[in-house]
Amino acid sequence: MSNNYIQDMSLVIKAADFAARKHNTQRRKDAAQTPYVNHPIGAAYILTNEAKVYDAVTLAGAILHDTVEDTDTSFEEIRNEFGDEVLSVVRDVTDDKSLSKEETKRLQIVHAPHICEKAKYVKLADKLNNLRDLERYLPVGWDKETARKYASWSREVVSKLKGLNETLDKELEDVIEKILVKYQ
Ligand SMILES: Nc1nc2c(ncn2[C@@H]2O[C@H](COP(=O)(O)OP(=O)(O)O)[C@@H](OP(=O)(O)OP(=O)(O)O)[C@H]2O)c(=O)[nH]1
Ligand SMILES: [Mn+2]
Repeated sequence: MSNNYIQDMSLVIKAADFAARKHNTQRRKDAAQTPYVNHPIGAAYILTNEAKVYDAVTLAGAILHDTVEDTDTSFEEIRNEFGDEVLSVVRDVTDDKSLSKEETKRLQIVHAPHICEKAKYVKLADKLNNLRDLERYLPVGWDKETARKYASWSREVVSKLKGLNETLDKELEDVIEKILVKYQ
């Protein structure tokens, strides 16, 4: 086996182990309280299975994408464990939680065109995984209007990332349409 293959596999599996430990107390907002880590793993699987993205830094970034935003993980920790390339992907998809929710959402739209390409893939897979969950069930505490607003806002974010990957563009468009119909 080539050294590159071993390094790439090791990076991705290390990211999965790290994310599973960091998210271990968190649950998705479904009735079954699915482990939160299913979401970043699902986003990474969208990249390999549907987008045909196999770059290890992108996949590790997808797996780690909510660790800094939603757990006690620091950017420094990501840099020490995974290096500068993975750090820049995670940095580009991490919201500044000190800002208001409205401002955070506005800034995702503003920043989307300027993030690095690997981060763009992660962002698209993140939204697609969340939107597919939303199409299956209303998260605990959400009503139909919350769902429609999330779908419309997501459409604005992903509109800034169009043209990278036809499959992701199409799947996002389809799921957003289904959500807007289901929760009208
Ligand atoms: N659809 C869905 N979302 C869930 C569920 N459980 C947790 N989430 C998370 O909720 C976030 C979307 O909700 P927000 O509009 O941010 O509102 P909230 O977290 O304050 O309720 C996503 O965060 P994020 O991944 O950081 O993405 P984003 O907010 O940047 O899109 C998503 O991962 C679930 O069961 N279904
Ligand atoms: Mn996410």
